[in-house]
Amino acid sequence: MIKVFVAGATGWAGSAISKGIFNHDGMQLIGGLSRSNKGKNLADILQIENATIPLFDTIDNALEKIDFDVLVEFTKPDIAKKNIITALEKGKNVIIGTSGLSNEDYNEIESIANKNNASVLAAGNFAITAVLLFKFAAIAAKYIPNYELIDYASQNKVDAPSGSVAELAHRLSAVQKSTIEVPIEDTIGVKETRGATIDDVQVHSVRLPGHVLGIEAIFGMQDEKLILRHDAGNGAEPYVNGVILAIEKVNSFKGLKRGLDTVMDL
Ligand SMILES: NC(=O)C1=CN([C@@H]2O[C@H](COP(=O)(O)OP(=O)(O)OC[C@H]3O[C@@H](n4cnc5c(N)ncnc54)[C@H](OP(=O)(O)O)[C@@H]3O)[C@@H](O)[C@H]2O)C=CC1
Ligand SMILES: O=C(O)C1=N[C@H](C(=O)O)C[C@H](O)C1
Repeated sequence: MIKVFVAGATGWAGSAISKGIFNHDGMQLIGGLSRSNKGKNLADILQIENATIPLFDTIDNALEKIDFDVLVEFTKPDIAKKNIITALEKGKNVIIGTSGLSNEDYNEIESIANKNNASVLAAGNFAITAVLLFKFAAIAAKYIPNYELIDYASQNKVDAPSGSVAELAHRLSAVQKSTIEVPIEDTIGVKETRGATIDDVQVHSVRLPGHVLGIEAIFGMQDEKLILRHDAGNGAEPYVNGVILAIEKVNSFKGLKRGLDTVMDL
């Protein structure tokens, strides 16, 4: 039985994921993190009958009272890194869904995981159609050197770029760096309209009502173009199966892996 603790268990994504874990054979939902619900029973909030799943306000308070094998992190970037490092230093494995962590953060997380003989599986997006977009885009980047990325999200999303697109930029530039014909600094007019350069890839973040989360990878060649697009709907269901797979696989390696496809047979 894998004992799982969910940071952000009452949130939009965390509540769907917590229910999925609770209902999954071979996993036990041990507890969760939510400042505003500390001391309450997560089972009551998720409308799960006949269960007691304690909620804590901080990871330190949780670790004083309960033990778990895997931390699933779906809070906010301001607290996520502390939760991850605290769990790793106790030898726990970690699944990271929270967006907003930088490559530098991941380097630090990787070295702490290695030091503690623990494992971290981070994915900017656990939805299968997004995972497939990552795979297809990596193939396209082998053959097409000119590409840019757009991330679409709701007006309330605090972090930009999305974790999905940050991870995609990182992955694609490792395949082949994107070529820019007119260097950004030579742009005549407003340079910012060319987007931000992340891992040598131009990234454009749109934040508007009516959007949940979309990813566009745009590839251009002479007289031809390829557009790969993922669009999430309103519910958090698409992330549940991906996170459950990640929990099952995280013990199969040591250190850090980024991207759910790294543990899938694609
Ligand atoms: N990788 C992926 O596939 C996906 C990633 N995400 C990412 O997951 C994260 C969460 O998104 P979403 O569910 O929409 O967010 P919500 O705002 O709906 O939920 C956030 C959760 O985290 C808790 N939380 C927030 N701050 C703290 C804190 N300082 N200490 C303890 N708990 C805290 C909240 O409870 P309280 O306020 O009571 O503390 C709540 O339970 C985001 O970074 C998002 O981008 C989302 C979906 C999929
Ligand atoms: O903030 C969100 O909601 C989401 N963020 C993730 C990201 O930043 O990539 C992905 C998820 O689809 C929803």
